[in-house]
Amino acid sequence: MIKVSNIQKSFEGYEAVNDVSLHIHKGSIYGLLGSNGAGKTTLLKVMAGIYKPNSGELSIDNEPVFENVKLKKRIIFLADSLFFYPNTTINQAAQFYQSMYPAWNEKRFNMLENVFQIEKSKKIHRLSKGMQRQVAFWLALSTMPDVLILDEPLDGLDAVMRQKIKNLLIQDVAEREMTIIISSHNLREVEDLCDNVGIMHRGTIIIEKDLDDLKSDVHKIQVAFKDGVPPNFLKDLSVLYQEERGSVRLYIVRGKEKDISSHVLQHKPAIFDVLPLTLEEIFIYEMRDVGYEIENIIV
Ligand SMILES: Nc1ncnc2c1ncn2[C@@H]1O[C@H](COP(=O)(O)OP(=O)(O)OP(=O)(O)O)[C@@H](O)[C@H]1O
Repeated sequence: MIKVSNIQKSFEGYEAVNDVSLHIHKGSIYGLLGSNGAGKTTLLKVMAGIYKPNSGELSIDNEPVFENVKLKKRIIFLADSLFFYPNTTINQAAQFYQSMYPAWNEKRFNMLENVFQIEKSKKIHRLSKGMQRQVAFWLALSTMPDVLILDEPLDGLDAVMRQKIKNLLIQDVAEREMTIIISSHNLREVEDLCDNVGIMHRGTIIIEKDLDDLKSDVHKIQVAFKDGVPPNFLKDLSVLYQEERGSVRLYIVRGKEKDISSHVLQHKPAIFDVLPLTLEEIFIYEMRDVGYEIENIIV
């Protein structure tokens, strides 16, 4: 449904996004992750039709996005820094959104007042930073977008509000197949939200996968042997990282859990556990593979 093919975007000769292709399915939540300056915001702005790419193809339902007024009425982009016209109340902003977005749903706007519990007569610029972000979601979700593009969306929101908003997002995806593209540095936050992730570094996508597949491809194991690590133990294991903690070894290993377990059990370990690997750890390993690393990441 959303086609992002070989997108390239430069600023005065600097290539911020270089030949990026993404595979985003309708009704999915796609997490765009990456290092600082990787080009995520630039790519999101290209996808929202704000920037014109230098080359490549970007279309939604086979229609190009850039300068496509009709299509843009179905897309909402929530930037990392929000802008509201000064002195505008929530009610006035709602009227403006209503005039811009034909799918505006007044009933939903009124219903969401119970979720956000902010008076609609309030001037938005006088609200706190987190409350302004709530208003941005309130307005965005009332336009019933088909595509919601979110750049660091949950920054500044308290834990309860983050969960409420995540529930609302999941509800829209489940009930009416809204597609979400979300960029965030808070990997724990997006981990339970996204079904696919793409990791960007220096303008390119270094990995793109279904999150479950990504997790089933890499495992963290902890093992200990009575008489130390057997000589051939590491031979058939694809170890990405290892750490020694007393007599216990921690390994990050690429491969299927079943194969890794049967290999380890052959060597009769005194202790053997497969531990859950977080998205944050996977991210750090993938970044390490491209030379962007820190040490001692196992927690
Ligand atoms: N309008 C612009 N003019 C010139 N350079 C820009 C512009 N916007 C972005 N860049 C450059 O493009 C690169 C990618 O920036 P971008 O904001 O897309 O990264 P990002 O992945 O969102 O980073 P972060 O995670 O730090 O927010 C950076 O080197 C940035 O300086």
